[in-house]
Order: sequence, then C-alpha cells, then structure tokens
Amino acid sequence: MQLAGWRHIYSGKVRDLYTPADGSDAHLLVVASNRVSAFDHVLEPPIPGKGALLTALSNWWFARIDLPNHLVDDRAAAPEVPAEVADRAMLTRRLEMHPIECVVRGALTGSGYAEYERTGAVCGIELPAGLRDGDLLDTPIYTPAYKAPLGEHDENITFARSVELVGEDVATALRDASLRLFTAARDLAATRGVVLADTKFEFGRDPLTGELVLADEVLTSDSSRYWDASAYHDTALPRQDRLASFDKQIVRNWLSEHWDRTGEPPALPERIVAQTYERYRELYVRLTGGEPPYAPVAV
Ligand SMILES: C[C@H](c1ccccc1)n1cc(-c2ncnc(N)c2C#N)cn1
Repeated sequence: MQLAGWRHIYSGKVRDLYTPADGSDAHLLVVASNRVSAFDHVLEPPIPGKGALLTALSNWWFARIDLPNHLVDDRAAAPEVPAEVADRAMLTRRLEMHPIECVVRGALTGSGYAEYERTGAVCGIELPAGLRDGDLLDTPIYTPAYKAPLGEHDENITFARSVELVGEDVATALRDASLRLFTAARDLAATRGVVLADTKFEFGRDPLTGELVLADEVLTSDSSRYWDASAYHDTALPRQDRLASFDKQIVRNWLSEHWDRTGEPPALPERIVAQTYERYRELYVRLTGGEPPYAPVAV
C-alpha cells in the first residue's frame, strides 16, 4: 500500500512497516492490516476493522504499562500519519531492536508444548513430567526466541544463549520486564474472564538515551494467546474447545471443515468474516470495558 510521505520497507503476515520518504531515520510507521492468518497462511478476504481494533487494544495496554515505549507522543516533530491508516497505524520512535522475541508462557501449548513433548523442557527450563497441552504452569516461564531473518521461523533459545547474543545486563532486563508485564496483564485479563496463555514482547534500545524501550505491538491476539476462562475451566469440554483461540477459532474450525490443508486455503464466507470480527470485538470489550473505535460497515 502506497502512503504519502512514507516508503514501504517490509510486510509481515498481518502488518506493514514504513520509513519516512524524506530519508529521515528517527521514526517508523507500523500499520496493522485487516489481514488474518491461520495455519501459516494469510487468508482472504481481510476482516474489516481488525487492524483498527488490534491497534486500539495495543494502545490500551501501552497506556497501562509502566515502561518507556516506542509510541511517539509529540507528533508535531514527526512525519504526518496518513488519514487512510490513522486508526490502524502506530507512529513510533525508531529503535535499535534487540534480536530476541521475548516470549512468556503461563500455559504450555503450541511450540512450547511441542518442545516439552520432545525434551521435557522449554528453552532449557525443565518442567514437571505429565503436563498436557494447555496446562497452566505453576509460574510463568520466559522462553525467548532468536529473531530469524524476516519471514523465517524464529528459533527457541535458552536464557544463557540470549546472554551470549545481547549481554548479561540486557538479557536480564528483557527477561525481568517480560515476566513482570506478562504477570500483570495475565492478572488483569483474569478479572475479565479471559486467560492470557502466552504473549510475545519485543524491545529495542533508544539510540539517543540508551534506555530499554518496549516496542512492536503488545498483548494483542496476534502476539498472544487468549482463551475464554469459563470454557478453559470446563473440563467436560473437548480440549480443543477449552483451548479455543478467542479470535481465530471460528476461522480455524471453518478451514478444518472446508480445506484439506493442501494448496491455498479457500476464501472465507461473509458470515465467517462477520463472526470473526465479532470475536475480536468481544475480546476488546471484555478486556477494556469499552467499545472498539471502529465498526465495519454492515454488509
Ligand atoms: C517486528 C516488527 C514488524 C512490524 C511491522 C511489520 C513487520 C515487522 N518490527 C518492528 C520494528 C522496529 N524497528 C525499529 N524501531 C521500532 N520502534 C520498531 C517497532 N515496532 C522492526 N520490525
């Protein structure tokens, strides 16, 4: 997408990164698209309103986190944010990003559970035997990953390896901040009937002050696993329903019934698009207590 005053430099599955077209290097624009991904595929069509809703959720969390973050407050000294993306863009200070995905797990699932099944540990952290997919951990664990080149899968590493990569002081600061932020967010989400199972933070160094700065998006359902607490604790439910991703399960269930996982996935029907937006909206309302800033035009 062309944006006046900005040059596109990278697209992830669901977000796009821009640098100022005038060549200045103090800022970046992170734009959340309406794209949704599942099973490592970007799906069609986009979910109208998703980018704006997740940007609002990330901003809501940033405002409650007592750490310096990369969001630009004083917009007078920064390039203008184009109106067409204003509700789904983050104008940020450009940081020297640390090459570590700071993953914190309060429950064991996904790649962490797969590693546990193979080794009995995750990122070098030994866990009790007999844990099952989705089990809550007695205490959250920090399971960092080394950020692979853009577009490749990240590699789970031990804390000791993160020390080799970024040094003892930064590695310790990343771990301690990530565990503290996760625990606070998990406890807040629990009061809203939502389980925060895991999340991924990214940090950078401010080149002007040298301080550690929280970057990227925070605690959105693209960077985190959120489960409905009442379903999660209903042990009579099948495990897949207890561990249903708050926002993506509708899409995953429909694809499981309409796609054999070969070739490109079929386009989502309009009702699935509408139901999926409603799940994003329900998560936003449950967590923040307010309405999201944008509702798609009724079709
Ligand atoms: C992973 C993420 C990304 C965003 C959008 C699309 C694909 C990836 N990303 C964020 C930066 C970044 N670099 C320097 N300063 C910053 N403040 C940020 C941020 N946020 C680089 N990549």
